[in-house]
Amino acid sequence: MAANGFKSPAPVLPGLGLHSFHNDSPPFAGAATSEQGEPDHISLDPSDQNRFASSSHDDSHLKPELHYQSQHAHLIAPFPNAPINTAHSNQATPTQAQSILNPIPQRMPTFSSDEHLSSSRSRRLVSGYLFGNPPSPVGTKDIPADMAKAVQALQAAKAPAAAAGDAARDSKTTSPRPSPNSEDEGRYPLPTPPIQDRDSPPLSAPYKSYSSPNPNNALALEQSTQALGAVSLNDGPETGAKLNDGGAVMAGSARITGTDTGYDALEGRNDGEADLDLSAPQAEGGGSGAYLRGEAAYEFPRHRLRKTMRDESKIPLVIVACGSFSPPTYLHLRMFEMAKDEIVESQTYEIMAGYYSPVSSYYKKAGLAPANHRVRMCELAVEHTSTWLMVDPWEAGQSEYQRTAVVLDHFDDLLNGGEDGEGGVIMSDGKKRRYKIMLLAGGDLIESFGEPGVWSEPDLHIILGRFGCLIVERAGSDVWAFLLSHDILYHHRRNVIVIKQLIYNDISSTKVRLFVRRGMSIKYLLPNSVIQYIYDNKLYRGKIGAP
Ligand SMILES: Nc1ncnc2c1ncn2[C@@H]1O[C@H](COP(=O)(O)OP(=O)(O)OP(=O)(O)O)[C@@H](O)[C@H]1O
Ligand SMILES: NC(=O)c1ccc[n+]([C@@H]2O[C@H](COP(=O)(O)O)[C@@H](O)[C@H]2O)c1
Repeated sequence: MAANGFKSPAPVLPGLGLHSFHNDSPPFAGAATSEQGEPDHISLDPSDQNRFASSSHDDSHLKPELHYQSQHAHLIAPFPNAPINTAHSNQATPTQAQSILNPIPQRMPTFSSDEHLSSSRSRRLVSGYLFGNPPSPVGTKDIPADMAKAVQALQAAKAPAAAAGDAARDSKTTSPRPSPNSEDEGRYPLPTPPIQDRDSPPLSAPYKSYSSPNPNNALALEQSTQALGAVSLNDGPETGAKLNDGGAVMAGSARITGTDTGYDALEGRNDGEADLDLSAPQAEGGGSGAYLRGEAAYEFPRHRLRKTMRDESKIPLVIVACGSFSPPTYLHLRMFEMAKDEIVESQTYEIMAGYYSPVSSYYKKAGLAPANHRVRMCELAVEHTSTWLMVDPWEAGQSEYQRTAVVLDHFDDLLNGGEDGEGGVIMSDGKKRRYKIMLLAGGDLIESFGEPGVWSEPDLHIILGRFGCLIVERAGSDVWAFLLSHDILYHHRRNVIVIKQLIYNDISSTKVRLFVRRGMSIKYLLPNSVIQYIYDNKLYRGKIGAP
């Protein structure tokens, strides 16, 4: 079998030997192509894992562990109580197993190779970080006129008194943006309506309380917000109810309710997101709730997935974060943005989307709220604040725990598979190119790779070799030392990108849960929409460790 599961063995990149990293770079910076490939016979199928263990492949340094894994693969589970699903879920088993065992299954489209692209690109993925990166082009173009109008109406209603005084300043700060000529296009955002002056009240503050000289402003605001389905405005029960009607069209996303949920304006939980982004594309249909209740079929979220590339000389990349997200915090959101900066800087990949995949309730971890709540909280966290992040409820909705390798394989199927899948990215010449999928994880999660009985070695080869890892440094874990010491990580080091946290953020879900339990403020640690959801659903109030 080919080293990377689908393609021919990855070539050794010229100049990328063990000691050939850029002088400024720590080890392991590299394009996402493993120089050594993987051992043969890596598979998600347990019988194939056995074959892998007994294979004659000359990976003698790995063999003792592999032998151990072959005998104990069926026991490998992250926690003693977590049932391990040795193959796929009901829906996925036959096709996904096939996709691993057969390098190019019939239903898969053929793809042009990405390997050659890597060789011409900067490999300073880690320390080559330049301050002042141009912002990512994602989501900066084509703002519909009605949205632009809505934002302007919002502005007018929000700070009417300040409007005149601020006009001169606004025009100064917004006008000198570079014009979108061909060179700049995609590097700078096209002029967008100013969302909000930083000194203004929050977007969702009750607008009636700011004396608006023109009541039509407020009316226009409400109408346009309803048209957009935005739900961040709230003026107590009456307005909240109206706005929620609008929000309901978006993935069942109504998020703010009335006073019966303990809303207290002084506590400010209903404040809107400071970073509300009205241009964020929204999902249509019933959302994940119906699927998780077993009332609707699973649908892969695609509303923010880019299907074509801006720069076809790059490798199309989808980033997937697996985890508990109980609850999701600003750290979990920042992880993606940190990864984005690193990727933009590397110039090797083009980000096509980012996904959260909350683990199911079968993952026996203290403090894990039920899966439907965690999925919804993740959706709320990204719904109006991001233009490129989505939440995939598939893993959360499975009736058994799904290993991370299986989850990534699910993404591969949906993004690159030919039937229900996207079939890859459509290039301008009509050909398809595979989406590369990488796991985004914190340093602590990566260090758990070394804990006996938590990850199977074949799975690690799949995760690190066939996919790849973006590792966000975490305070308290020495990622570099671990990378050096871990055989499989080292083996696949060119498929691993370590992301330095330039502003350390160590917001912890565990502490957030404790704060809730102790009645302490969690504001500014996670999006207000998520805070509101936690209170509305009375999450994390039980004894420590309970949801
Ligand atoms: N402070 C942090 N720095 C870097 N990565 C982090 C940090 N906190 C969480 N992560 C990463 O976020 C992902 C999802 O985390 P997850 O919700 O499973 O755990 P957690 O945030 O540590 O929560 P808990 O406190 O409940 O254990 C994991 O990959 C984890 O490593
Ligand atoms: N064997 C495995 O696939 C394996 C082991 C441990 C954790 N995980 C995943 O890591 C993520 C985060 O786990 P923790 O919250 O325990 O750090 C979860 O999505 C979990 O499923 C996977």
